[in-house]
Amino acid sequence: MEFVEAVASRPPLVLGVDPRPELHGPNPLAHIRRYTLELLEALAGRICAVKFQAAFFEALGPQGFTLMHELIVGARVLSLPVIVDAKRGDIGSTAEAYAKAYLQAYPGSALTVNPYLGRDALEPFFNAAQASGGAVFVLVKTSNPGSGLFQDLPLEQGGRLYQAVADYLAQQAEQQRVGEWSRVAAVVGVTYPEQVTEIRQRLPHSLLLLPGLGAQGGQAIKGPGLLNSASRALYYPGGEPDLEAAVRQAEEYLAALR
Ligand SMILES: O=c1ccn([C@@H]2O[C@H](COP(=O)(O)O)[C@@H](O)[C@H]2O)c(=O)[nH]1
Repeated sequence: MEFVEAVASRPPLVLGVDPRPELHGPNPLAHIRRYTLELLEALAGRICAVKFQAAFFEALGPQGFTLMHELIVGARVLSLPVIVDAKRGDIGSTAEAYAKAYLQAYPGSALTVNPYLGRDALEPFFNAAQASGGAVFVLVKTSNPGSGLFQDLPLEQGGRLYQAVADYLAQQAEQQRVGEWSRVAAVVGVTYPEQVTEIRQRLPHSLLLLPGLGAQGGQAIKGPGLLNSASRALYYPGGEPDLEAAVRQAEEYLAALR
């Protein structure tokens, strides 16, 4: 089954995994591995995907990168769709290498991508998603307070920069449909509910990944294809690893999304 089909058939909540070693005792990597695998098992029926933030694994050094790979494999054993949040983007030839590293290496998975370098930088990701049954989540309107500095810039031809990105993606999304949804998906901060509504209209067939739930102050937003995503609030409910509290928090978010 392709990524978009698997995700669309599951509850619209994404677990973000952004591990902080200082919260995992004297042997942090082993504890992160065990806790994450147990959490994936506990939440498997309550989430549509797990999103691994590459930065936190890269910060753990070479063993951290290996750990992310092991956890991706662990998620796939549980049939959980995987999103690698690495926000890649570079000239075409390098984009091809990134696409190989994350989309070809994990068929049926998804990657977050930065659109700043333009068409030739995005196409290798779209092609790889098509070949691997995966998906690409392109940053359109990010959740952070400063996202407007460039993304909201008004354009000479009218509209704002993030709207131009969304409109370009809408054309690409049409060519990458798998039934109702497209392999070309978008990231919109749940912290910007008006833009979520607006971008849903501009991108009717794209899954929208909505980060910023909980720790960044975002509230759950319901709607077809809206994948609400929480990292700290679900992975560290109450500020520390806690399986039972994570299940309760997931249930609370799901109640708001019903
Ligand atoms: O616009 C964006 C895009 C990505 N992120 C990432 O999501 C998580 C959010 O973590 P929380 O602990 O839930 O705040 C993190 O990995 C970000 O890099 C985002 O926040 N906003």
